[in-house]
Amino acid sequence: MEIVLTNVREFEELARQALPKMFYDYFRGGAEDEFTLRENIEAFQRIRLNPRVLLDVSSINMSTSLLGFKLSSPILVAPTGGHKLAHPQGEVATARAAAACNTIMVLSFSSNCTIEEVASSCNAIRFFQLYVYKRRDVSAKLVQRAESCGFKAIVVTVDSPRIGRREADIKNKMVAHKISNLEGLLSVDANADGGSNLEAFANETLDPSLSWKDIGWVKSITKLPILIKGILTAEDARKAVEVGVSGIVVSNHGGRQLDYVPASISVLEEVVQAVSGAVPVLVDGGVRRGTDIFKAIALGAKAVMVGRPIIYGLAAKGELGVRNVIGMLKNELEHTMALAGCPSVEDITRSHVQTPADRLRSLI
Ligand SMILES: Cc1cc2nc3c(=O)[nH]c(=O)nc-3n(C[C@H](O)[C@H](O)[C@H](O)COP(=O)(O)O)c2cc1C
Ligand SMILES: CCCCCCC(=O)C(=O)O
Repeated sequence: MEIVLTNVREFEELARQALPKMFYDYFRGGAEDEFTLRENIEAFQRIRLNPRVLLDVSSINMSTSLLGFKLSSPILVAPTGGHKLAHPQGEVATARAAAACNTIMVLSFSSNCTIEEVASSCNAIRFFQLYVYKRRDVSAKLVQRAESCGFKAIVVTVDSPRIGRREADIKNKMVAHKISNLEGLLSVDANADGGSNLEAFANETLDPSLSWKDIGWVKSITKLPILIKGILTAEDARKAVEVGVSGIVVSNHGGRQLDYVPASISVLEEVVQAVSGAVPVLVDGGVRRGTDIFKAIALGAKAVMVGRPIIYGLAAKGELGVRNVIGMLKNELEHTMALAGCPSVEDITRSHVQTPADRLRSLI
């Protein structure tokens, strides 16, 4: 009997069944106690909605724009490495699905398909995620390749001076999967002594000396706009604006880096207030429902990015699975907007949500 899937969470079990344990654990896992991994989901669940009624919702428009690019909905594909561990077509299948859904895909620096393969696979707006390596020439080369392949922005990930301690990967001795973009540029022999080879590889290559002045270096190697991914405080958000980024992604890397940091959705509003509209603010971490997207927009996000559900869709059904995941989230958002009385994304306001802090204030 065919299983009827009704929400994106259900793809996780299909992915678990389809994948070797080592790879499923890598995709699912978070750092150490996985507090932040759980908190990303639970913090969304603590936010309530305040619907408004009698506001003609016969037509719902989810479209929005980011850095001047038009999107069919405020949903982007987050950068996640290693898509060939999920499906033989890897990032090419994900990119085709994102293109079919008129969604921007942020291609991970750690992809298994090359920048060129992804660029030639379909016609879509794409951003490129950058890790700054100790070998700056290698990072610069990848940015130049992305720029010449028509990628539209660079997303610099700044929460990873070293990789988080993912204990499942340590137990499984996670392999250092092939990062195709590095072929001919870098070969690293990073065999962990009994632990995660991916962690050993990352710690060998990532530049832990990266600092604010280096955003200037990234700007100097490209004409593309720069977004900074991995901001969790108002202080850092202000600094990001000062150094001239074009956008901020509030993110804790899906709970995979420093454990016990707050859920991204819990700090979104303070970041939005700190930048006072100077640049668009995106958020990721724990987005699993259309209502989550609605909540993020109400708290000031321009758009959300989605990580694991995309990989689970890919593992379960390839390109079709990714289309299904994005499609389900879009349908749920459309439905939420109708029931909340918001015919367009611009109609979603702060007054449509009630956070735990709001409830506390109303008691005082
Ligand atoms: C398997 C996996 C690989 C990831 N790889 C990257 C990466 O290469 N670069 C990056 O900036 N973030 C990476 N991330 C973090 C995501 O971009 C995103 O911040 C996170 O997945 C959002 O949380 P969610 O999975 O709950 O949606 C990865 C996340 C996962 C789950
Ligand atoms: C530099 C290689 C590290 C790949 C790690 C990918 C990633 O960010 C993850 O969360 O996993």
